Amino acid sequence: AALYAPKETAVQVSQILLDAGSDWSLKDSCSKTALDLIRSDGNPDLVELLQKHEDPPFMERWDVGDLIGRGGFGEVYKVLTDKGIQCVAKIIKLPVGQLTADQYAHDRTKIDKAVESERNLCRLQHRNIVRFFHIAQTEPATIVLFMELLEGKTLETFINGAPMPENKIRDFSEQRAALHAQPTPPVIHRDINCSNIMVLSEGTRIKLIDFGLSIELKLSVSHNLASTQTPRGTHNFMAPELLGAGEADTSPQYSRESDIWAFGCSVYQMATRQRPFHSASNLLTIAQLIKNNGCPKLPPGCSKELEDFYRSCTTQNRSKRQSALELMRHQFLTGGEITRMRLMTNRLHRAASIS
Ligand SMILES: Nc1ncnc2c1ncn2[C@@H]1O[C@H](COP(=O)(O)OP(=O)(O)OP(=O)(O)O)[C@@H](O)[C@H]1O
Repeated sequence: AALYAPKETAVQVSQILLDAGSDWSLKDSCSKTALDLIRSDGNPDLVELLQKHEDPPFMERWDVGDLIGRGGFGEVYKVLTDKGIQCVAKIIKLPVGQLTADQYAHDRTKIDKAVESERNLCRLQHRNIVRFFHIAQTEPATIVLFMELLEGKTLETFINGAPMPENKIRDFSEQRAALHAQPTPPVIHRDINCSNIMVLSEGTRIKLIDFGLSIELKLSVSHNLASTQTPRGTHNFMAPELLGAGEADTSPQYSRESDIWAFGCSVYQMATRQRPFHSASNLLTIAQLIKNNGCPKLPPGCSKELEDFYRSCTTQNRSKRQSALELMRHQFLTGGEITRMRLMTNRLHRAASIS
């Protein structure tokens, strides 16, 4: 369309694709002529998007601005690159410590591998996932993750601000379930919790901001960490099948099912404003509590649909836990914003085919 259609249509089509957050890359799919056409339109959103596709977002350097957050091993800063792109840089410094040359070489290979396998993140385009631009390895154990700057607050802060009505829980859950249900690329998040989700300023859209790259990296140097720092994800959100893992030389095996469990835990937090097992002091206690009673119950006053939805996410037996696709069809979610939009689109299609 960008090549053959009139300019206005080309820009509209591009905008629709952007809004739909399709897994589509302007740079990969458009010819140079089409790109020039879109650039010449001067639509700032499209021009910015094109810039973002030019990988990496800097030529040689970037200027570090305000600190906007702190994670387990890293800090998150606003940065302005020498291409004039305002974005966020998460700087992860791994504790490689006092290692022998051999140990260091071994760690370095593992770190390089983890970074390489995460480069796919930069191809992910989804309306509910922060846009990753580039992963740089400025030193062997210093990784800089460039991503879009989001205006908003984490779900954790959002929840603490005010009680969440059920329709808000449903709208956020629906966006999350749709994200987990997407078949390609299969997204395994590894460290889902309410601090890794941003609620954008308009208050209706959520975006995942962390894919557990830090966990992968930390696992690659975990023998250097004090045992209390062993990287495992947020304890309160860990699925029962992960709680026993990682003791000997095994790493926890994150899966789509363990993501669904963690998703259920975030539903609990949205409904109660507290993390599940907030008073448990260690993994063993959490494992025991789950074994004896399952996940904690929602407070009285929640609808039956919400209760059942939460139970479906937090089924102890991993193989019986519902998949994201099944959850999308759950009664609690049908009637949410995405379903309403889908119904509307179907209706429009039907009307168009009748006329
Ligand atoms: N793209 C972004 N735009 C705006 N703010 C962000 C962005 N990414 C992160 N932040 C802010 O920085 C804070 C820290 O983010 P970070 O991902 O490092 O946290 P974390 O999950 O605790 O870290 P880690 O998992 O590495 O231990 C977030 O809570 C959020 O407030």
